[in-house]
Amino acid sequence: MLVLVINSGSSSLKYQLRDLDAGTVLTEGIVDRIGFPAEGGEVGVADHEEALEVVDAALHEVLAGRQIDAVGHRVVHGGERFGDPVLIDNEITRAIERLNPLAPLHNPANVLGIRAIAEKWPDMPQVAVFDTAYHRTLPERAWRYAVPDWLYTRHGIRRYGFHGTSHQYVAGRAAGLLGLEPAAFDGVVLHLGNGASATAVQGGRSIDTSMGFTPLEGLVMGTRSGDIDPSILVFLGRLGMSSDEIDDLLNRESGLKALGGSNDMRTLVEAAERGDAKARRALDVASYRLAKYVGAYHVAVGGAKAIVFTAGIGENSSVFRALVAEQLGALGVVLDTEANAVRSPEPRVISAPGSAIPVLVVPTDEERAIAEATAAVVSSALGERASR
Ligand SMILES: Nc1ncnc2c1ncn2[C@@H]1O[C@H](COP(=O)(O)OP(=O)(O)O)[C@@H](O)[C@H]1O
Ligand SMILES: CC(=O)OP(=O)(O)O
Ligand SMILES: [Mg+2]
Repeated sequence: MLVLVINSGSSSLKYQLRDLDAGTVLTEGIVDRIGFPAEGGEVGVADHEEALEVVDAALHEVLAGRQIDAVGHRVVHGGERFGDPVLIDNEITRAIERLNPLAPLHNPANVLGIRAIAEKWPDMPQVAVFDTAYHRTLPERAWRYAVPDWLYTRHGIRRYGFHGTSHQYVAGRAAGLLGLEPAAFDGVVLHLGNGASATAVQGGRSIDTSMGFTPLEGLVMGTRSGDIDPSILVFLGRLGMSSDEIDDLLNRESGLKALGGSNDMRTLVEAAERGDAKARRALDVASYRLAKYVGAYHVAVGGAKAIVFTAGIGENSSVFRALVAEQLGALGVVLDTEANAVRSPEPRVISAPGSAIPVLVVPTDEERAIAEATAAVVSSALGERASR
């Protein structure tokens, strides 16, 4: 089965074409700066439908006459309704759209991607795979906020958690690396990309996670503040800032970008190595926050058997990993400096043999997980149709 995986962001569309029978990636790419002026000043790619034209042209060559069987979408917020991957129809698209306010950087773009495909290929089966799904096993003590009940019953205000497809995939691979069944894995998984979250995994299931009602809570991220005192929002509101302005401030103008002047970890590390005080401060605040979460989740899972780094920063930044690990000395964590410096696409152990908790780097592969889930949903839908 040929599956096209789409991860659409507000200004970018990442795609990957996979042949699931052959187990190969036929092609992948990203169309970015959607809606932004191109070099000459005029708009390059105006919207998600135009972006899809670019993707279609790129796919044309590798397809060589073969047909795409299904499209799988990463959808960030599934709310209370969605857990398992679902076959998309108009009603489902509208239900996802109603969740837009809960993931303002992500869901609106996911919906644009789904509609663009439906417009271009009306008969194409499309499947939504939700970032929130893996966290549906959170116990109430972890998902409930200490606020009056009507916030939950009327507005669905609770912890949902995100990056679930990645956390689940990485936890499974980490278990394999330790010689354990996925269901025997207790550990802390750190997904550190543009968005970043930590998950406490016990018995292979998510039991706590740092993102909350929206992907804003928790760690210091590229442009997001993570945890702050909620009174700051009230204070800013009283100063006269609108809710849209506050939303923009905390989601797009905060995090590493606010602290260190860049949301790119490479830029920050280079600047810090040159002695730039702001960049150092950014790394300090972000690594300290992360180390505190690791300590908390070590307790939550009843003793982690591994601490696992993944995604852009987790997989690639040995400097950031070392900053975090240094602060975990109280847990008996010791990195192997040489192993930490190795660059490799393979899952690996980076702690010293004497480390009380093994530290791993496991590259994530959200696209693979989404493609497999998509194929499973489409095959079972076709099976049901055939047996009717
Ligand atoms: N070689 C590298 N060294 C350090 N950081 C890196 C490297 N490559 C990517 N990153 C960082 O990874 C982050 C983006 O992670 P990624 O998982 O691609 O994000 P997303 O999928 O959420 O857009 C950025 O902060 C970027 O600077
Ligand atoms: C949910 C989320 O934060 O996703 P991303 O890291 O792709 O922004
Ligand atoms: Mg990502």
